[in-house]
Amino acid sequence: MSIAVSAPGKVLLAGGYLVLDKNYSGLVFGLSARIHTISTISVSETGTILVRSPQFATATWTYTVSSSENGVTVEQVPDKGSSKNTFVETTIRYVLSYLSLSKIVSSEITILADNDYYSQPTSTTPLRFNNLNVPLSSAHKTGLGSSAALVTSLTSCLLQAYSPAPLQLSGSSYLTKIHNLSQAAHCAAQGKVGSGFDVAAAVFGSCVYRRFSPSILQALPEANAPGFRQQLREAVDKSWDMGIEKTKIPKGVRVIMGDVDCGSSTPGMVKKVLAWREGEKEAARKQWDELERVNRGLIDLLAELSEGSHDAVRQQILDIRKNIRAMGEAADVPIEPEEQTKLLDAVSAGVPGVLGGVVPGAGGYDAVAFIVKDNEETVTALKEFLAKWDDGKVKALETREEQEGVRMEQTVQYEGFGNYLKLT
Ligand SMILES: Nc1ncnc2c1ncn2[C@@H]1O[C@H](COP(=O)(O)OP(=O)(O)O)[C@@H](O)[C@H]1O
Ligand SMILES: C[C@@](O)(CCOP(=O)(O)OP(=O)(O)O)CC(=O)O
Repeated sequence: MSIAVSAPGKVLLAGGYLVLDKNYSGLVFGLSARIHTISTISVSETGTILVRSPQFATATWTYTVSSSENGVTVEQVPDKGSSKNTFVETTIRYVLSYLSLSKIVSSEITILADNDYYSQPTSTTPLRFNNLNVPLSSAHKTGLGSSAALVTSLTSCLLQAYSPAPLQLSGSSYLTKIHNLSQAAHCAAQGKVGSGFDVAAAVFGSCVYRRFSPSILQALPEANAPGFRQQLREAVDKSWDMGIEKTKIPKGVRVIMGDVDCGSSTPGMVKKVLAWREGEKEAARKQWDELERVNRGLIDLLAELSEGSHDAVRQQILDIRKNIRAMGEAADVPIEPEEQTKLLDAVSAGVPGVLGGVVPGAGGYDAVAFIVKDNEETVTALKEFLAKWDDGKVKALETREEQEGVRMEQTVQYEGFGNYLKLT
């Protein structure tokens, strides 16, 4: 039986940096751009998992999997052309180790990413899952959180396919399990414990997020080291100290993401902001508390949004931006760089129907996100404005915010995508 699951991308609209500390919150929207994984289990063979990402060149990874005392051993079969895919490999290792299976049947897994995750050539109208014909490492990412969506989607798909008993994806305790296991695999693959807001959005969809204590994952042994299987199971099955308040996307407005053809390094920026916070404790505390206050103000305004409160939202976004710039100046990090300030101001003043815009997540030169009235004229006007700005360096993406997190999908919709996809 083929099983398909999808998980959404993210945008951290408010709470960048603050969300790294569990005393502060992040407003994260799940996006309609999803990463889909489709698995087909073999009826007779054991020990091999073949993963393909057919939108990319040489994106095939074959793994030999076998059960061992401390967890499931996953080894990539060398194949000319294919590089490593740490996120895929780690997820397989974590999920199968968690399940503690003695016999592991073979399976084939296909990954399909919605087009908004990567810059698309403008010359042709893309297919639903466009083929980019370049290796994954050369594709230009738009910053929607591909690894978190992929790990969450693949974790759920493997759990569904390999669990001895049928599972209810919609049940809250099962979602929590998917969350904990996806966070564990994602943190291991990226080699650090971040705030995890991206995985939380991929699992639960749009929410106000408060992080879990990093010690939950830092205490885990290395994969397949003594005690790994047992301690992974205990960590995933216990209750985590995180906070998820589901947010209702307000009627009448939507999010539009702008991909900026330029990049910033998130880890470098995080390091500098945290070093400033450590060095100037009192000033930083005041600044973070003020940012938290204005961020919570926006969360409350969006929760009760009506036509009459649009002006209040505009003002609140300006307050947030003012504080983000102050934090950037104090830490000497271009969180809202001057170029982005100009763009956000120009759009807010020049496109009717735009309530405001921010630099999402860690900020920098990567992306902008706008809150706009949800109508055709506004969207068209914004796209036209961006097309004329700075030689078209900023591209409006098609994706919008979406409430729902990880979900099961009907397999028929993928027929014809990925030459190899055999659905049963
Ligand atoms: N469509 C895909 N197919 C296969 N692997 C993917 C895909 N998208 C993302 N990944 C995995 O996620 C990694 C990218 O993660 P990362 O650099 O953290 O980017 P992001 O900020 O988008 O999460 C890739 O190297 C690969 O391991
Ligand atoms: C600084 C942060 O709080 C937010 C970063 O958000 P982004 O959305 O910018 O993340 P990347 O996709 O990894 O670049 C770090 C964190 O929360 O882990």
